[in-house]
Order: sequence, then C-alpha cells, then structure tokens
Amino acid sequence: MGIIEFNAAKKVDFAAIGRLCIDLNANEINRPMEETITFTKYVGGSPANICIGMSRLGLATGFIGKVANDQMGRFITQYLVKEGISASSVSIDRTGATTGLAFTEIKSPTDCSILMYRDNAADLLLAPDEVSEALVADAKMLLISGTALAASPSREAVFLALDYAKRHGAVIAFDLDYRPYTWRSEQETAVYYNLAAEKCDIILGTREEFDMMERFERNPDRDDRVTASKWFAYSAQLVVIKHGKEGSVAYTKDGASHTARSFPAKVVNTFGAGDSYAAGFLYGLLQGWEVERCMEFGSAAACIVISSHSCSDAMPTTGAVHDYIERCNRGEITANS
Ligand SMILES: Nc1ncnc2c1ncn2[C@@H]1O[C@H](COP(=O)(O)OP(=O)(O)O)[C@@H](O)[C@H]1O
Ligand SMILES: O=C(O)C[C@@H](O)[C@H](O)C(=O)COP(=O)(O)O
Repeated sequence: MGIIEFNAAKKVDFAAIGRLCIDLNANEINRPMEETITFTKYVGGSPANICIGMSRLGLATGFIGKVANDQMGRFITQYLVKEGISASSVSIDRTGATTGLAFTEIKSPTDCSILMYRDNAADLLLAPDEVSEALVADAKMLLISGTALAASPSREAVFLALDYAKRHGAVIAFDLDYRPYTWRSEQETAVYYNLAAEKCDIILGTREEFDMMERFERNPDRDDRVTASKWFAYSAQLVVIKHGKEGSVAYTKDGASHTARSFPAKVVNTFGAGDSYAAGFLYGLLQGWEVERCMEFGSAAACIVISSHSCSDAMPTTGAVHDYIERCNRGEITANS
C-alpha cells in the first residue's frame, strides 16, 4: 500500500476541476514577443494540462469546467474527448464569456513569460450547480487548482467540489497554480488559498507559491519543513514543495522528508514543468508507489514536457517516462542550460 490510500472500487481514477484555456506558444523562439509573428494553438490551463497528462499515462479521467460557446471552447472540448477524458461535466457558457488565452514568450530556454488575456473568462463562471457530484463521487482523486478560487462563482463551485470529495471519500490534491494576474490582491489570494488548503490531502506548490500563502505567518527563513508542518494539523498527508531545476522536496505526515533531484533536459521552454510534474507524481501515488519513486517519475515527465514546444500536447506516456529515466541513468541525456 502506498502513502495515500485510494478507494479501489471507484471507476474514475482522476477528476479535475478548473480552467480550460488556450495556450498560444510562440513559434519563433529565443526572441521577445514584440518580434513574434506566429503562434501554435494548444489546449492549456494548469488543471487541463494535468488531466491530459493523467489520461496519457493511461488513467480514467474526467473534467469539471466551463468553456466559451465559441470555436475555442469547442476546440477544447473536442481535444479532451480525443484524449479520452470524460467531458460530460464541462458546461458551455451562454452569457458571451470568452476563452482565456495564454500567449507565451520564449526569450531563452530559461527566460519565459506568459501574457494572459482573461477578461470575462468562461472558466471563472463555473457555477456550483454545474459541479457534478456524481463525477466527484466516482473519482479516486479530485484535483483542484488555485486559480479557480480567484472569483465567484467558480470559487464557490470549487468549495462545493471539496465538500463532495470529503463526503464521498475522494482524495483531494491541490496544485497551488498561483497566477497573480487573475487576483485582485495578495491578501485576498492568501485567505482563499489557505481556506482551501485546509481541506486537502495533498498540496503541491513552488516555494514562491507557499511564500504567498504565508504572508500572514512567520517563516522568515522560508523553511520548507515549517511550511509543510502547518498543513498536517489539518487534512494534509503529503506536502510537496518544488524548486525548479533544483528539484523538489516532499514531506509526509509521519515527519519524513523525501527529496528529488531534477533530471537533465534539453530545455526549449519551462512552461508546463509544474503541470507535468504533478501528473507524473499523482500518477505514481495512484499506483501505490513510494514517494521518491513518484517524485522521480514526475521529474522525468517534467523534463519531457520542457524539452518540447507545448505543454498539453507533449504530456508523455508511461513508456516515454520510463525510457527517459533509463536514458538519463545511462548518461545519454545532458542539460543544455
Ligand atoms: N530546467 C529544468 N531542468 C530539469 N528539470 C526541471 C527544470 N525546471 C523544472 N524542472 C522539473 O520540474 C519540476 C517542477 O518545476 P517548477 O519550476 O518547480 O514548477 P512550476 O512549473 O510549477 O513553477 C521540478 O521539480 C523539476 O523536477
Ligand atoms: O496554466 C495556464 O493557463 C498556462 C499553461 O497552460 C501553461 O502552459 C503553463 O504556464 C503551465 O504552467 P506550469 O506547469 O506551472 O509551468
């Protein structure tokens, strides 16, 4: 048995709630966006990327979200279906809302940024009565993502999904996914992030994301163990703190800590590192693996994605992740940065 216990009788391995968007990734890389002429369109949005990753890894998945009633919205839903994700809980907006767009700028493999267009975004209009209790009840794991807490009614929809998950015994994973431009203030952000995190079994975030949540607390040395310990007094069984290329550290409720180095990668851009890490890591937990093995698998999945142009489209299969680890162990892959 792994560190987290799942209800094996449930027929859906993984359900995610939150944003479904579009990534427009610059084709002419290694230059500022002012000089970019063409972009390639992909499905994006952190929880969407993670769900696509889980489906590519062979799991039974479903998504709860809302898309615009336009070509972009239909592109997203069709892509989910093509990837084998149940989209029956994806609602369609009828108010004229639009699809969120993320234009990516790739100045160099390590200097990447995002320009977001999120006015009147359909994903934040997901209402509580559009959250499928049946899908949450059927799922072994529910993933929530912080950006969906930024505005009502999506905020209430996520809290209702958390209630359903608690009621029906779905393990809850929280990818902090902090996107400042979606929020009005850091104070408001920290309040809602902390309220949601109290209810979650697994919390994954970068050091900077946890810093934001700790703005009202004392952790002057930004100590990962201090950060993690707080959550074990609530629902958490596992807290993962990511440090980019430096790797990641996971703490478990029994006081143990586990570290993972990152693998070498020929980085094209670092978009999607966190989402692919989350997919690989959570997949491992669902297989009942030890924490270190889950972290290794997540780290390798991340390298595959950051070595490619896209995030969602590059999510690897299990075979590809195992192959990457073996090639690294044989010294066949070296880093470019
Ligand atoms: N330059 C890199 N080279 C190799 N692995 C990386 C690199 N950047 C990130 N990773 C891997 O992806 C994981 C998540 O990346 P991180 O940047 O911390 O998250 P996020 O994308 O959410 O900001 C890291 O723990 C590491 O395993
Ligand atoms: O989350 C978004 O809206 C944008 C993503 O689709 C994008 O590819 C990205 O930035 C992924 O985030 P990360 O995994 O934290 O790098």
